[in-house]
Amino acid sequence: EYNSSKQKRSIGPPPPPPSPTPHLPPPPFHRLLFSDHELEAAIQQALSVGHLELKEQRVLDQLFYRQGVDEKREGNNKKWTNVHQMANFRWLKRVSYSEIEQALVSIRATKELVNILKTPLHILKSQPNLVMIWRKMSRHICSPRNPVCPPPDYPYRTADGSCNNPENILWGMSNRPQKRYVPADYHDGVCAPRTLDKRGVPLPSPRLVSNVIHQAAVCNLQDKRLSAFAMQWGQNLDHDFIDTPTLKGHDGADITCCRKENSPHVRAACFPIFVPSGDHRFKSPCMSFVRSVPGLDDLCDLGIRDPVNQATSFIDASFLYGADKETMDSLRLLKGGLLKINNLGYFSADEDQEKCMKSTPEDYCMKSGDNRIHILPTLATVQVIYLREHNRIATILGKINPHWDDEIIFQETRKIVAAVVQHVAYTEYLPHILGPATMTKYGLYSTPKGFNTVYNPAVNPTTANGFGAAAYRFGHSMIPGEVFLYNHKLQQKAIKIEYSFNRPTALMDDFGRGADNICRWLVRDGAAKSDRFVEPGVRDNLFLDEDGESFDLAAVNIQRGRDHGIPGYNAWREWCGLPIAVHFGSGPGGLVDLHPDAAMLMSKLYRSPDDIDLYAAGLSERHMRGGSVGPTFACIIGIQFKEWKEGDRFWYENMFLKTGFTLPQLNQIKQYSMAKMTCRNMNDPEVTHNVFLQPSERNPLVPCDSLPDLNLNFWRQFPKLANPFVPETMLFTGLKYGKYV
Ligand code: HEM
Ligand SMILES: [Ca+2]
Repeated sequence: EYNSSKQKRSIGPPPPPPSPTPHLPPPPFHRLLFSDHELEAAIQQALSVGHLELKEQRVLDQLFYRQGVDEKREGNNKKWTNVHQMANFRWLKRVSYSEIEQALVSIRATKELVNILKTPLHILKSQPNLVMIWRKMSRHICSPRNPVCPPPDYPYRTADGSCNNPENILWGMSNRPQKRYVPADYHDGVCAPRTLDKRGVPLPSPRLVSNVIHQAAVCNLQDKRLSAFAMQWGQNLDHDFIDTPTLKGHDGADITCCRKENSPHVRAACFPIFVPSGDHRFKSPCMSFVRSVPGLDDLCDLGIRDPVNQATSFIDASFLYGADKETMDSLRLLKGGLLKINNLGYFSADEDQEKCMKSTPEDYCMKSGDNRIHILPTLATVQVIYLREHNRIATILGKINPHWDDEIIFQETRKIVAAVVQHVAYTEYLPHILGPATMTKYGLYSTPKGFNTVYNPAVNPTTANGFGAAAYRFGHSMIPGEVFLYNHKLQQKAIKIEYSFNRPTALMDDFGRGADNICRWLVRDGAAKSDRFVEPGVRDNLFLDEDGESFDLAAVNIQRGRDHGIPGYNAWREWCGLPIAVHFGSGPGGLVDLHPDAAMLMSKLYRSPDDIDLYAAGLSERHMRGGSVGPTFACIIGIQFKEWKEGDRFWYENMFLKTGFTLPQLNQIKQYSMAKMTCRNMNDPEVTHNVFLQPSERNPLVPCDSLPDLNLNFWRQFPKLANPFVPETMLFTGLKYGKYV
């Protein structure tokens, strides 16, 4: 039973400091261990190491680029190696460069300082003179982002999520470090990946863990309840709240710690992800993208590495609109509140036509709010539904409010679309992932009608590291081995998943009706079962290239956890208030929530349950009733979704006069569904009530017309606001005319 006071602290405001006890001597860590003079010398040396590292890094990045480590060039043609495909998926945006470079110097210098003074970081941080001197001496690398906020009653979200919380304007903003639920567990306490277990013995290779735990013995089963739509929508949702960049051989990229840790040799820059495994060929080990880009929560402080998140943490449809103003503007038509769209009803072309693999002359690379749109044509299909929905709503709003300009129509439409994403996530999707008990425990259900003001300004909605690097990756086990196209006669065509990564060509199928055809499949077929097994299509053949090279997604997840300093399984169990395991058995004191066969396999890989990688153990747990994950992931996912709900001033159910909806508007959103939105925008007259569940007697295919619509007449704004006979319009006055700049 989750009930730990630790947890409560991490959600609510910090507890008051204990009152001072004047009669006792000060605790030992308050003793000043070093003189100011000693510290100045040490910090100077540490900072110069940090700067040197940055300089080397820049040279190295160019070298990587020229050597084609990330991006293999043959003549002028880019070769789509598996490595390049990965780098493409984990693209680093220019926006965050300067902060990343500052963080890089600080983190490297922190590490050096720990070495020079031979004192652990937490002791150093308790030295008041050290902190002061550090701040003074590192001022030149310490210019944290300082967004300019719109006036307090500005009715819409900012593009980058800044200023959502007026007291903490960086909370949830894009291009900021991920937060941590459980303190980092790095090899060196500062930044190097976890490589040794608690007894100092090397951890099993992630590929080995994947082979033993995540490889299906016979074949991967289909889920009994969840549809392929649930899998695909689930991935799209994660692209709303997390986007962790990795390295791609250009400025600002970092492999600082791992390079120093292992070898000065460029090609051996990182630790191996994969080992020869008997069942499969040796896979590309060690490339520069291996590490996530580092950030620092407080750039002016000594710090531990925290990976950056390029998305806005809030569920605000940033996968469609982008997570910074520049991207958002580039996606807009700047007329009638519309997004750019082409005559197939698809996203318009990206200026960079090298972001996807083209197979026919019709194929082109699209530009959407999120850079990862091409990973699968099925993901692009979900995004296309939202694109068409935006323009559908904007067109209607423009008609019923002819006095609105482009900006108002765009922002009002964006507000509706984001609210619908929130509503669908918490009422149609999440209950089937977490199960009813967890939904209730964390207060995640929306009310069926009316306001439900849950905003709590003390809650930090920033996306957390262990959630993104492990828990929410549960969906990787739901990925099927093939994607299908169903034409309007429901004739099927299958494509193996390893032949559709980064190729938009399926969208061009059937004269550009590929997305509609994919959508018919998403609604009608099942996801792979959410369990510890991962399809060979992504476990052996992720980003399969023409040389036969590929990745193992399960192994990448495990290595990513170590790269991010995610502590082992027991640390998370403790944080969740769940019993920890002291042995590998299934009885009391053992791995009680794991399937017994998985617990047995763990004992062959790890020496202590403390060391088990969170991803591997979380995926191996027995599910919560009615859910698709076990108690540990349910806890992490449940708490994260609670924080996105309570920590978002723009949460759609809040009764806030200036930023919220009117009551009738809100009730329209609450009766709308993913099903109605899908059939409104795709060429399919039939759809299931809940598209995340497979068609069944309880969830039959029904005519689109039979589902409740979103009646936009409630957005009609009467020019005479003081009309006493239309009280709703009194609420609907948050709108500011003209563009906010
Ligand atoms: C549709 C097929 C999918 C493919 C091919 C895919 C592939 C990937 C890849 C290559 C990564 C980056 C791994 C790394 O370097 O750390 C990733 C990250 C991730 N995936 Fe998936 N994924 C898919 C579906 C899903 C689903 C269904 C979910 C959840 C429901 C999910 C959740 C995540 C999360 C949370 C991350 C971390 C993202 C970040 O930190 O930026 N993925 N996925
Ligand atoms: Ca977002």
